[in-house]
Amino acid sequence: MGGSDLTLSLIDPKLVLSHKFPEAEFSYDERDVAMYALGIGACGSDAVDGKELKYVHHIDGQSYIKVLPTFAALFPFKTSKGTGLDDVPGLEFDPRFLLHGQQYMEIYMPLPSNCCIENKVVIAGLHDKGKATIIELETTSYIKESGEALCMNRSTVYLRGAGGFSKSSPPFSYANYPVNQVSHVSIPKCNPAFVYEDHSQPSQALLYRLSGDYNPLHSDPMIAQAAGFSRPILHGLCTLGYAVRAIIKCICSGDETAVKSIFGRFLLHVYPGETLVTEMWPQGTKVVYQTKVKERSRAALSGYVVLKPYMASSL
Ligand SMILES: CCCCCCC[C@@H](O)CC(=O)SCCNC(=O)CCNC(=O)[C@H](O)C(C)(C)COP(=O)(O)OP(=O)(O)OC[C@H]1O[C@@H](n2cnc3c(N)ncnc32)[C@H](O)[C@@H]1OP(=O)(O)O
Repeated sequence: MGGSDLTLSLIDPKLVLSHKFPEAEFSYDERDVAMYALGIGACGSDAVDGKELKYVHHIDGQSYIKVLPTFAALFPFKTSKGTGLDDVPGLEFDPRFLLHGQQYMEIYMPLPSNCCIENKVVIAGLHDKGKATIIELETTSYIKESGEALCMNRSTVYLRGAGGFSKSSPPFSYANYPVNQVSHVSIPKCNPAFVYEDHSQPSQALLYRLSGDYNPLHSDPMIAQAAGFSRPILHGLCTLGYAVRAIIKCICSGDETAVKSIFGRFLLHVYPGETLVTEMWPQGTKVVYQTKVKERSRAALSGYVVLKPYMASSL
């Protein structure tokens, strides 16, 4: 962030944690599903074998297109215009310095290709890290018609330069979710069982943003520079989409409904146009993975995906 003009932040933990988000309702259809799939690179490298056409096109007489599990990561963005954090009293920060830190998702049933959804959002965590504040939002999404829970997203947002609000020692830290849900991932020392290389396009972030995350960090060169990057960066959830697509292709034989839960920590920004190499280590029904930026030989994302038990025999 050297030399950047950071606006002062002001965080009142009591006010932030007492905030109640209004319930939000939205609908999506097959156009949204297909647009998302293209946004995370589906039908790019494999345009020739056509294995991902099912995410954008009715194939084999199917009356609906298939939905990638990470499509559910868009749902929290439907609660309000952006991340929803702008509306939280007691949370004043410079939005240019916001980065996506982690994402955890649970998928309770195959995602329909069109649906009306109701979101319930709570603040699941708030942590003073000194140089940064971390805030965690948990969004549970229900099918409006039946009331069934469809998926849950926990989004960890890293607010650079907004820490140091604690008046206590140790610094303020609050979390209200089971500790086993999100954890540190250690990457095995052995060679990965699978490696999948994919290319993001220079226009990838401009395409991905049409799915609903219009943060100018991904499209406006001036904002990106003010945030400390040489040019606009890729959405973290776009990189996560590439990683989970790689796992579905290499390990799930293309069965996108095999995914039960997903965790990823964003370690490094990705520039649109860079090559993403996902390395995978199956461990029972869990697949540990990391996605590297080939051009810079550095890991940008690491995490795990838990698959449904029927996948265990093929791992
Ligand atoms: C509702 C929807 C909400 C979602 C909104 C998303 C909107 C999007 O438009 C925004 C984006 O997509 S941004 C693009 C994707 N994200 C990135 O590129 C970030 C990449 N990561 C980084 O730059 C650094 O890891 C960085 C900067 C994150 C951290 O690096 P450092 O400052 O060097 O941190 P470090 O000193 O190592 O650690 C400090 C404390 O923070 C914890 N931590 C570190 N990385 C974290 C991460 N990625 N996620 C969560 N926590 C993280 C560390 O554990 C440490 O805490 P402690 O001292 O207690 O161990």
